[in-house]
Amino acid sequence: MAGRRVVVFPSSAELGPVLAQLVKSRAEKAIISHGRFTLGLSGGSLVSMLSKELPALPDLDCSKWVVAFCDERLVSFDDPESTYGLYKGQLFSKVNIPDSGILTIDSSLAVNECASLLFLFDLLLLGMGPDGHTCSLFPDHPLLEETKKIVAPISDSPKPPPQRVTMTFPVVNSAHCVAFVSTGGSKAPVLKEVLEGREGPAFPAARVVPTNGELFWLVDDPAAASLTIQVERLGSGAKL
Ligand SMILES: O=C(O)[C@H](O)[C@@H](O)[C@H](O)[C@H](O)COP(=O)(O)O
Repeated sequence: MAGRRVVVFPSSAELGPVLAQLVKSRAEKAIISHGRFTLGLSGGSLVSMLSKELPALPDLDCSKWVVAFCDERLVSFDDPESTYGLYKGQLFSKVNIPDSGILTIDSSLAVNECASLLFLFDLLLLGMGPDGHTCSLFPDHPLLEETKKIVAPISDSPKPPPQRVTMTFPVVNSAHCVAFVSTGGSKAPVLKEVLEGREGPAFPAARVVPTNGELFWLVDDPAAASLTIQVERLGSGAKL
């Protein structure tokens, strides 16, 4: 791993603009290096944060972006549970990502058929649930041990809806850069165990250790409240 940075902000109001800058700077770097920017998105609070902050950036050019989803629920795109549907309504309508650059599942297929091939990502934006899951990789689930599939179906998600597709650890841990965004006091106990270790099996989020890439944990003060490790403290004007 290229080093883990745990960065604490007073609140998500300061975290959001720094996350948007991280996305922009990694996009510029990727486009200079290989002509396109491959971005993996997650749902949860990231949807509203990115939809507010990315369109507010001056001179954001998304014409060479390729966007996919770190996990997706198998529901129709107009269902409020669809991660793609949320981003479409709130973000994709405001930035110039070409339609051909947005990779979605085909929600009319059966869950075993709609996990498609993805690739090496420049940046994955991940959330973490209070149970320590990330993507749709849940504690104690057999998918945690998946090594052959890049994207896998899941039909028994403990969090509804039950049918989803998810990136697996091999693709997550091959990314150039992974950034978790975790805010709010409900995340404090699990964040401590993920970052500082626990007795018993590591939580899925703790198993995200990019082999050759960067790892960021971008959290706010309430989420960081129980941490005893050294952290960086930044405000809204910071660059990562
Ligand atoms: O598919 C899901 O069930 C959610 O997308 C979920 O994985 C979410 O990303 C995390 O629970 C973090 O949620 P917050 O971003 O709201 O903290």
